[in-house]
Amino acid sequence: MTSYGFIGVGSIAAAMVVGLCDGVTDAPEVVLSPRGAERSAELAGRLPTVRVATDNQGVVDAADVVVVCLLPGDAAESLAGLTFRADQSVVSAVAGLDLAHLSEVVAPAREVARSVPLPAVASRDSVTPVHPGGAAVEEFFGRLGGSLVIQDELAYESVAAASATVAAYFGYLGAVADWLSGRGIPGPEARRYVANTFAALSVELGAPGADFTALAQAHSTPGGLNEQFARDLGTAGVYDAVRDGLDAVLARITAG
Ligand SMILES: NC(=O)C1=CN([C@@H]2O[C@H](COP(=O)(O)OP(=O)(O)OC[C@H]3O[C@@H](n4cnc5c(N)ncnc54)[C@H](OP(=O)(O)O)[C@@H]3O)[C@@H](O)[C@H]2O)C=CC1
Repeated sequence: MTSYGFIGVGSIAAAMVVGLCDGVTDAPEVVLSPRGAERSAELAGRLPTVRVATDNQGVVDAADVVVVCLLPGDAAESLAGLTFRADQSVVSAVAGLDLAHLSEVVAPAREVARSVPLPAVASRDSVTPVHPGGAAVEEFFGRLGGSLVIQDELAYESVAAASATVAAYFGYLGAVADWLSGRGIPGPEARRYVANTFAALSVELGAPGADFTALAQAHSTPGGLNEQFARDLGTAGVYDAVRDGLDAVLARITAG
């Protein structure tokens, strides 16, 4: 069975390791880099097929597929100091490290791919965008809920930009809850009400072929309050700001 080595064991690597191994009968062998010592030790302590290497080169030496979860600032430099083999593959989660540069620093690794994993990989419940695809990366994310192969690098970067909208989504919910608590609903109750409302609605997103226009229409009676609020946000330029913000994130990603 394919063995996996993780370099950089932070929050996203931990989610992937849990998805690969926790409660899985045919869990693969997993080797972790030692930095982020507490998290690596915790994972190795409770998952029988997971162990911690003595250094990053030990991870590369032990793995068929090396999964890179380093921070963007020094990922390329850290990888360039390691020796890869031609018979291994590399999957990177590092934002902004483009395929050409990544391939250069992990040469002669034969299959190299980028990915945008999200925390839901921990429950094998997330389809992960990958570029440009390949047997190793698709087998890896197949264990974590599946992959969405994107051949064009700018299209892939655009998906990465779209994944930067999560904090703003929670900010929006927070604004609604804060408005409620400013009108006399105690904060915890206001937040619980908003959380319950949107948790229940999220089920509708699980249906195949989610159509956001149709969902918006289904939740707005003509002449009603939902229709008014959505129109007011549009008039205030909120949706234009979403598009402009995404353009700015994409520009930052592609600037490297
Ligand atoms: N979090 C997410 O949801 C997502 C993250 N990503 C990408 O994944 C990467 C990691 O993100 P995230 O997990 O959030 O980051 P974290 O800050 O949680 O973890 C980074 C880890 O890398 C370790 N590290 C730093 N330098 C080295 C090194 N030279 N060798 C080995 N380990 C090292 C750190 O160890 P120490 O603590 O000892 O410094 C830390 O444990 C980023 O590039 C990010 O863009 C992509 C998609 C989603």
